[in-house]
Amino acid sequence: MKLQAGKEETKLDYNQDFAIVDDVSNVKEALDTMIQNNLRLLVIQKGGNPVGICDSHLLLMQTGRLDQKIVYDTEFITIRDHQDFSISVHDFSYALIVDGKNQIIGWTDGKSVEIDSLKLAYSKDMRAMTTDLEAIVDSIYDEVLVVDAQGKIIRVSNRSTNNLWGVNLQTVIGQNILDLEEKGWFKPSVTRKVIEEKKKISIVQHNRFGRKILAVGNPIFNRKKELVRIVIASRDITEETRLEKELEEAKTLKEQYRKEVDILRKVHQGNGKRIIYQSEQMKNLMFEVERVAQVESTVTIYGESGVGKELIAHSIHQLSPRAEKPFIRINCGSIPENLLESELFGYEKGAFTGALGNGKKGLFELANEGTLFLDEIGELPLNLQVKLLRAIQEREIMKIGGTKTIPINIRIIAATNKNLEEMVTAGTFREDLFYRIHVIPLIVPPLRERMDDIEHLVYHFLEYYNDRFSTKKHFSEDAMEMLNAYKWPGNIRQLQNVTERAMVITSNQMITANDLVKILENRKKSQNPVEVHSIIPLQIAVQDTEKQLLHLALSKYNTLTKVAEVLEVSQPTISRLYNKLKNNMGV
Ligand SMILES: Nc1ncnc2c1ncn2[C@@H]1O[C@H](COP(=O)(O)OP(=O)(O)OP(=O)(O)O)[C@@H](O)[C@H]1O
Repeated sequence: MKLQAGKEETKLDYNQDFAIVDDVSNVKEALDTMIQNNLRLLVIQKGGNPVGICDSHLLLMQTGRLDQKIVYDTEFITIRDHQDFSISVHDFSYALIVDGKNQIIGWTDGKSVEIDSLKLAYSKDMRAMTTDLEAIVDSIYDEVLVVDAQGKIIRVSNRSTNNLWGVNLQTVIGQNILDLEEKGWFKPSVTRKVIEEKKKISIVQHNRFGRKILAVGNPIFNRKKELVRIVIASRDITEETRLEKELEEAKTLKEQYRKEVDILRKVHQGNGKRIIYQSEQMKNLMFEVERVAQVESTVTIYGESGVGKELIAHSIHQLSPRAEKPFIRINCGSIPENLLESELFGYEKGAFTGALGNGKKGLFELANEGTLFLDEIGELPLNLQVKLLRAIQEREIMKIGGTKTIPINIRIIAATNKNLEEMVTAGTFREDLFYRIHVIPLIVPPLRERMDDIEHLVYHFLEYYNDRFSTKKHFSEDAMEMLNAYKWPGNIRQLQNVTERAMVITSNQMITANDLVKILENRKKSQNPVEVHSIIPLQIAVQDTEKQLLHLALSKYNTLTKVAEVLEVSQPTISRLYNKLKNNMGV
């Protein structure tokens, strides 16, 4: 904006408190110009000619709207110095007086407002605005401080009484904020950083009461770009941080639950048998299961008998992209050795005496594009371990009696309750097969190491058998305590059997600890019925006991499944035993 001072030499009695400007953008700029220069009139010119007038009267009416654009609607005439004129006659608000060179040298009117009234109105307005601004600042920040370039506190906001620092802030005016940092009132100092870096800084401070404070330091520079002030706005964010953390935790929890529900849903839909778990160990295992399901790598599941290895293997299949394809389980321990090869690989017609007319597909071929579950892999005879390894490695098989190879695309999951590494050392398991299948080992912990699961499993089996037997039985509190305290050597299979037996033998709706004692005691007795009266080789003692047990169980029950159940071993184990005894000694 170009400002020209009024000419002083004139013969007429007219006002000289005016300025000629090219333009002013808003009311505030016009006001500032007039107040700072003590003017009552701004003459706006374009191309050297006056085009509008802004007077103190016009501005006085607009002090409440400082950012508004000025509309110069005041009427004026231009008259030459010495010319005889009368404003009222011409009915104009202003007359601008020009000299012989057409330069404006003064003005006159009948109604102009004194500049002092304008100043007064303006300062009142500014006071109101300051109050508003303070209110705004107070509601956004808990505390606003202004310090000088050395950190001396010059000003504090109104509301800052004794909040963030625990003192009345009015009492710290004049102190150096850096000293207060040294005293440990808060840490770190945003002022120090702004002084060092000369730019706006936001940091999170901790005050001496352990609160978290967001402090924003804004540097103010003078025209020479020197730092003159720092405005520090602070807000207590302890609560927000806590809420944010809680929200974050809730989100993580939600995500975890979503995954668990996902797993459960898929697993449940798959085989109708739900995997029940609550313990951290099982949660971690199930996350692992979900992860490995997505890759093709061979998994070997380790764990004691009855811990749920097969259930886990099935879940991996259900969660994998092969879910729609077959899941074929081979009990490496239950198929007689001489049949295992034909079971695994199949045979062509007429391959051997007794072979089916059209030949037979092996389990490998049946599992094509799906998953092959090699249960009890530790029971696989050494000679078949070689053939299995070849099939896995070469991804093709040849049927017995066949001449051409058949490509197979299967995912292998193995399971065992044996320590395969020890078997490798003992020479009963091939090292090369071990490394081929031990790519991703999963360990299912025994039930005694995840006691948190017991109650959930008990309720699950109760519900299952109540449904099956159309009963409404439940365990008393002391029975539940007993189940929780028991060590479950037979793991979940045993827990399931005990629950079933308790429900069958108890006539009352409530199953008590006494009822359970009978079942668990029975188990103890039946586990120790062997009395040894002379020293005999251990192997013979074991074989004899196995033989007697099997005889007894087979005389009472018709199926190997039932025999396995009452002897509390897996079905593969009992089949293997049966075959061994049948071949060697004739059961
Ligand atoms: N987490 C579980 N939730 C519900 N049922 C389970 C769970 N784990 C195991 N079971 C049940 O316990 C029984 C034994 O499980 P599974 O056959 O999978 O164990 P395993 O480790 O493969 O045993 P084995 O080594 O003797 O073959 C099954 O009836 C199975 O459904």
